[in-house]
Amino acid sequence: MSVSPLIELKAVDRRYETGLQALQGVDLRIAPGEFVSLLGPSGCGKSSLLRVLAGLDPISAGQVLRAGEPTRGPARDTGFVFQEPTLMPWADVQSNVELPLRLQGVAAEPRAEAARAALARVGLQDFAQSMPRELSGGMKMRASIARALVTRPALLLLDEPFAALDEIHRFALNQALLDLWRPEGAAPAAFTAVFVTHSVYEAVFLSQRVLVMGARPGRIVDEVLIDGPAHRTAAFRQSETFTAACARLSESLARAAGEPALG
Ligand SMILES: Nc1ncnc2c1ncn2[C@@H]1O[C@H](COP(=O)(O)OP(=O)(O)OP(=O)(O)O)[C@@H](O)[C@H]1O
Repeated sequence: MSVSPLIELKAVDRRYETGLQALQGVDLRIAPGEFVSLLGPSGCGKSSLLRVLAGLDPISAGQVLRAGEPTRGPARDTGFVFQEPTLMPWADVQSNVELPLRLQGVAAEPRAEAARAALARVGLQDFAQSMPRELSGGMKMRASIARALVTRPALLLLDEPFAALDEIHRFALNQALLDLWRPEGAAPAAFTAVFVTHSVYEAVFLSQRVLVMGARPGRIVDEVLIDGPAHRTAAFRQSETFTAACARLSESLARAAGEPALG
């Protein structure tokens, strides 16, 4: 990687208070504007790694550098999207999306303006006054992404955000996320993305680079570059590049999970 990384991990260990070692010797460099996925079997430490990248959890050894500087505490300029949309049920969509700006002390008018723009970016401009219970699962997730992006963070961390959605909605949200990251495939990207998933297909569709993690203790065991087009659409799923990358990663994932490869 020739450009300086936005975020870099050097020999990072993460041991929980229970004594369980969730991460061991993780080295990772992510360039500004990259889209990277973390793929691995259940319990291998993907969420733990994401929390370390967010500065939400302390590390037991090694270094976390953000733009070359050691991080201390929750990283500023970082958005987080969880598997559950975690919207406040008593507040409408607009207020939910405004929340990060309210916490930053942004005045009412620019806050409302930014939330409206974020909702438009995820296609929810007509649902600002709706309550979360009135939205489908996919729409709730769009609102959750709008809330994470409303502060225009440099880094967006996503922890299995679409795992609970059916395939049609998952594909639609995959496309929406790519269109937010790089509209029409144009560079530079609006943000750097680190995306946790169990799905080989989702990882390949979205990412420029997929890191495979192995368990006990969690570490990176493989890295695959995905040589897809700059602007990815449904057609990419039919391509040889896509199929070959999926086959390569399925094998790697099976190895990481200690299972024989399928087919
Ligand atoms: N707060 C915690 N305290 C103690 N152990 C934890 C804690 N959070 C996670 N762990 C343990 O750390 C290991 C890694 O968990 P983590 O959630 O990071 O894995 P994961 O790959 O994201 O799993 P999944 O795919 O099932 O979400 C697991 O053994 C888990 O039980």
